[in-house]
Amino acid sequence: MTNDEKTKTKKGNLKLCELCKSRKQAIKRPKNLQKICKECFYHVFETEIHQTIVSNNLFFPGEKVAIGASGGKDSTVLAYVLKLLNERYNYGLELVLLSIDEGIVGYRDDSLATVQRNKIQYNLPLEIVSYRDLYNWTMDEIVSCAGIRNSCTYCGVLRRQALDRGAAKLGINHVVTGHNADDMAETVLMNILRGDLARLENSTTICTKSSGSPIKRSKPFKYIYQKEIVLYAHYKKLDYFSTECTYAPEAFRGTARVLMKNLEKIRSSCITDIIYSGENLVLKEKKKRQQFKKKQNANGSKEPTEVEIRNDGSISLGKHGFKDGNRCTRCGYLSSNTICKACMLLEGLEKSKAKIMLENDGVTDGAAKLTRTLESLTF
Ligand SMILES: Nc1ncnc2c1ncn2[C@@H]1O[C@H](COP(=O)(O)OP(=O)(O)OP(=O)(O)O)[C@@H](O)[C@H]1O
Repeated sequence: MTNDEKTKTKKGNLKLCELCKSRKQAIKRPKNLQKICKECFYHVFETEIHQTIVSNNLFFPGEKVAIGASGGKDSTVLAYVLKLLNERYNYGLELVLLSIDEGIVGYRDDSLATVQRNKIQYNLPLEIVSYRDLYNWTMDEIVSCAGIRNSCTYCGVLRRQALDRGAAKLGINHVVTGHNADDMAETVLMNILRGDLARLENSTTICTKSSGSPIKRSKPFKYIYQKEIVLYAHYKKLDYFSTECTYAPEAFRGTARVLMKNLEKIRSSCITDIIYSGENLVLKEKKKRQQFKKKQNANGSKEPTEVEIRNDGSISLGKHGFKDGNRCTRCGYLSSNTICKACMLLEGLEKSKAKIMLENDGVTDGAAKLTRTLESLTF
């Protein structure tokens, strides 16, 4: 008897779950195309996350963990599942929701309203930290000054630090985020396509730490497909915010995403396969040194480049030779660089704002002039 025949009832029409062989099929798993019932889907989904947590020793009993909560599907499912697993398997974690308000009107204000509801639904404490309070800039102001082109870079750098600072404020050393397998595979692809070997080697690490920061960051959804997160949230009727950010995703990441989605259509396992390839890739020492030298030479100096705009328009922030435990000379926050990345970007913004104001005293020439100004002066 074939597998298909085995999963049919006596009536011959109703197909049964390929796992429990007793309940009705409801879902075709995007990860392996298995046809299973809802209950088995919940079970495999939650168990895979639990196994990732256990096999990577992500937590220790009594640990305080902040969940980076944006109100979107990934972090909402993360909050729900972590709370569930914490109770089911007795992890002994103290969970807190930590949200960053980037100041994007019509987007983040609405998604934060969702997090406020999640706080009540999941009975978890919530801390909100804003760019306005930390940096005296909102993302809306940054985009109106620097343009939309590099908005993801600004936002990413500032958010990383904001999450660190929010966690530090709560006396927490560990932040978990809802980055999933698709995000990770995209990052691997992007780094391959850019030839960015230094980043490629670390792009599949489940636990990371910003240089200089005591805060650990981990991704329990490293092996979880985005489509399965959406299915889980849908069937569990979780309350999440589903609108995309007002500012378009980084152009190159968008291209890698499309490429990966097309590959996934042909071969569903390709997301896991790309991560597997990334995990097992080992760079030769020689290559690492060559990358470092290439940057130095391009800069014409012995110091590595601080801020570099790549050909595809994205920004790369280099190092300045400081060690862990040092502090940024501008904001005083822990940083392995003389000036932390957030301050580097903010300094560029302040300069452009000042220059724009000066130029606007004369003839105003609209958005094109703003963009030109920024591009000429920033870095
Ligand atoms: N404003 C924020 N506050 C707190 N955490 C955030 C915020 N934005 C993003 N994160 C964290 O970073 C993860 C990845 O964020 P990204 O911007 O890629 O959004 P996403 O993939 O749409 O995730 P989500 O569906 O959770 O919004 C999120 O799952 C969340 O854990």
